[in-house]
Order: sequence, then structure tokens, then C-alpha cells
Amino acid sequence: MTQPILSAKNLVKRYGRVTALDHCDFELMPGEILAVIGDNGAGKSTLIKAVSGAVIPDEGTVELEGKRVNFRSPIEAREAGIETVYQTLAMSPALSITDNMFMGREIRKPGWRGRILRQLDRKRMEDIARQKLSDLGLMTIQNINQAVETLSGGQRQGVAVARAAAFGSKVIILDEPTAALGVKESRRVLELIQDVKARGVPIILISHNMPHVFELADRIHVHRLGKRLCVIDPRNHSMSDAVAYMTGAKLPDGVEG
Ligand SMILES: Nc1ncnc2c1ncn2[C@@H]1O[C@H](COP(=O)(O)OP(=O)(O)OP(=O)(O)O)[C@@H](O)[C@H]1O
Repeated sequence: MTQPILSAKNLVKRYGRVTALDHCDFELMPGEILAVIGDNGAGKSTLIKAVSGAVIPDEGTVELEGKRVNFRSPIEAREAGIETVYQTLAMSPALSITDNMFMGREIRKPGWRGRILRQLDRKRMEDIARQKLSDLGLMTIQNINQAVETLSGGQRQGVAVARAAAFGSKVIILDEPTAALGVKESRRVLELIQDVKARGVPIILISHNMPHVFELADRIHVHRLGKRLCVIDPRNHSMSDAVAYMTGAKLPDGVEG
């Protein structure tokens, strides 16, 4: 049996009297797009934060490639290969595309100029940024030194996904990547997500948009009341089934209420 690339068991996270995660299990398989769906407040964001270092669970374990990890911060998770693109994009609008892509992981010049003078290797960063964007078909962006604030919402989201794809060698987490976008821009981002998948990188997609979830996902993790209710195959279930499971209107076969 294939081993999950990222998994969690029995995660618990309490905020005072609210139990955001209530003995939750989670599994992401290699190369797949796993959608995570659930009602508002079901605990989806908390789950994703718990596996990516942004929240430290009160109980439970997380494993990356079968090895136990205890991320204390999102930076630790990022260094281990888990990249998260949040709904509110962590980008600096006034900085260029290249600067945004390399924020926090700038490349320095080789030798003493980089080591001692801390000079940045701009040429190299620009070349890599251009390459990464063109790999993902984002060639509509002509100038990688243009400020991110001059890009459309879809292009910005594209840069964020490209940044995650460029550096998140193991897992990419996308939190509502199309929520703020128009129809055409959403389409482009959906294609981009498929391109990233085609490159073999598994993706966790949190979304309330059922058509997008059903179009992209290989499997759907249905989250309800702080835990995984079930995992469904979008080919065998309808969107209305998924919504009914999510809201508690209906129980999936084999799950007891
Ligand atoms: N930092 C926090 N402090 C206190 N309570 C929190 C905090 N973060 C989340 N919660 C609570 O935990 C529960 C789960 O929240 P979470 O954001 O994980 O849900 P969600 O499924 O992502 O919701 P949505 O779809 O609305 O974004 C909610 O009741 C929420 O109010």
C-alpha cells in the first residue's frame, strides 16, 4: 500500500471552550489533489495550520513521509517542504515579482561578495523566477521586475502558486485560491493547479466552491465538527451529497451518526 506523504492522527486543538479539532485524522497521498471541505467553523483552517506549523496542536501527531514532525512555526514546515498559500496572500504589493518569490530565501552572490557583503544575486533570482513562471505557463507576465500591485488578482494568485510550486518540493497547501477571483482568472488558477499536480506535487485544496472541488480533486476530505467525517471519491458522489455530508443533512454510507 502506498504511504501517505503527509498524515496526522488524533489531532486536538482547543481554543478555550471551543474544540476546533476533535481527534482529527488526515492523509494526503503522493501526487494527489485532496480537497478539504466543510461548513464554516468546521475546523478546516485549524487542521491545515496544524499540519503546516501555524498552529501547535494540543494532542496528536503529524508525519511527513512517514517520519514524525513537530513543526513549531510555518518557517519550519516550509523548510521541510510544505508551502502554504493563504487566502490573504502574504505578498508585498510594492515589491517586484522576483522579490516576492524570493522573500525570506534570497540568493546571495557566490564567494565573499555574498558571504561578507551580503550582496544579492539578482540575475540568478530573476532567471529562476522567469523560468518558474514560464514552466507553469505564466508567460502573460512580461516583466518579472514589475511590482506585484500592478498585476491582476489572478496573476497575483498565479505568482503565489508559482512561488509555492517552485519551493514547496513536497506539499502545497492552497487555502481558497479562487475565492477573490473572477471567472476567467479562476479558470487560469485552476489550470495552474492542474499543471502543478502534473509535475507530481501533491496539493491540499481548501475550498467552498463545489464545482472547483469536483473538477480538481482526486479525493475529498469532508470535515465536520472538528474531525474528518469521511473521504469521498468525487466520481462516485454528487455535489449535493458532499454538501449534505458537510452540513449533517445526510450521512455517508458506513458512517454512523
Ligand atoms: N485563533 C483562534 N482563537 C479562538 N478560536 C478560534 C481561533 N481559530 C479558530 N477558532 C475557532 O475554531 C473553530 C474552527 O475554526 P476554523 O477557522 O478552523 O474553521 P473553518 O472550517 O476553516 O471555517 P471557515 O470555512 O469559516 O474558514 C471555530 O469555532 C473558530 O471560531
